Amino acid sequence: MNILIIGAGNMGGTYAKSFLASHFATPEELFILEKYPVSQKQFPELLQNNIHQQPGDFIGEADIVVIAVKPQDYTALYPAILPFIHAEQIMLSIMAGVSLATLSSTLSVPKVVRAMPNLPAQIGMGMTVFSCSPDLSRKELFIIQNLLNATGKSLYVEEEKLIDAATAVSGSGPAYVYYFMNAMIKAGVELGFTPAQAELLVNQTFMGSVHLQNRNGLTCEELMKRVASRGGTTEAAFNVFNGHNLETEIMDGLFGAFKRSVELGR
Ligand SMILES: NC(=O)C1=CN([C@@H]2O[C@H](COP(=O)(O)OP(=O)(O)OC[C@H]3O[C@@H](n4cnc5c(N)ncnc54)[C@H](OP(=O)(O)O)[C@@H]3O)[C@@H](O)[C@H]2O)C=CC1
Ligand SMILES: O=C(O)[C@@H]1CCC=N1
Repeated sequence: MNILIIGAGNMGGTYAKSFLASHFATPEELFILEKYPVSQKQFPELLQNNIHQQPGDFIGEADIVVIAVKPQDYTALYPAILPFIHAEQIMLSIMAGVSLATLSSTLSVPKVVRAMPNLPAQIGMGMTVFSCSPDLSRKELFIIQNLLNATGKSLYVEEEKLIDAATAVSGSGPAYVYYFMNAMIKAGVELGFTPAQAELLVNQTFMGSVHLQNRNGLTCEELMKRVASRGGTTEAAFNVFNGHNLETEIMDGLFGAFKRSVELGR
């Protein structure tokens, strides 16, 4: 099965490496279309002859075309690839916002999939939410899910609106986690640790907390209560957070991301 990845940046590059590492595609079956010159050093696993900088007949030979360019770049991309696309191909887009209807109409194909992965896909720990047009067969849907699972876990949703919601929650999510971690590291440094020490404390705290929550089945609220003793230090921190309505602010941030995903689709 031939797979073409258009855009070999953060996510497209990750997909290329994951598909090869999981043996979903052999180097002969994997093709790249990327604007900037991709060196053999960046992708030693790829065949140099399968890396293209300009659209061409190789596009039509792919069974699955993964579109991994920025949503803003899609307007210039689709007219350039359209002459090589045919109706039997499956288009798998990971672009934020771009709807199934837009993909299908701009590329004149019935089989379209819209997926929202996230950055931990780079280490096989990604979370991808996906939806597709009704024209994919059950078998094709399984193939797509297996492909996505090469980068972590996946969740199929019937309702396309949930892809915008997933963009706000899990797609952008890793950046919120790093934002919170970064603030904790900065506070740790102000309280006297070196940056390396503060990073160790925060990394291990995140890692331990997530693993514990995964294992013991308690909700986040229950776990928060287990840490916060009455009249203690955690409660003092929560009092400050609540005074600033931090929870509402975080939720508003996610609603902003959701709104932007819907906007990008227009
Ligand atoms: N980063 C993330 O965490 C996530 C990203 N996404 C989605 O994935 C997509 C890609 O994001 P990301 O990988 O971060 O972006 P990158 O900018 O890292 O990668 C996109 C690549 O596509 C190239 N490109 C642009 N136009 C064309 C074209 N016409 N033909 C071939 N290649 C082209 C770009 O080249 P150049 O730089 O020269 O323009 C760039 O190398 C986006 O649509 C984003 O919404 C989804 C989930 C998570
Ligand atoms: O910020 C963005 O638009 C993309 C989509 C989700 C993560 N990164």
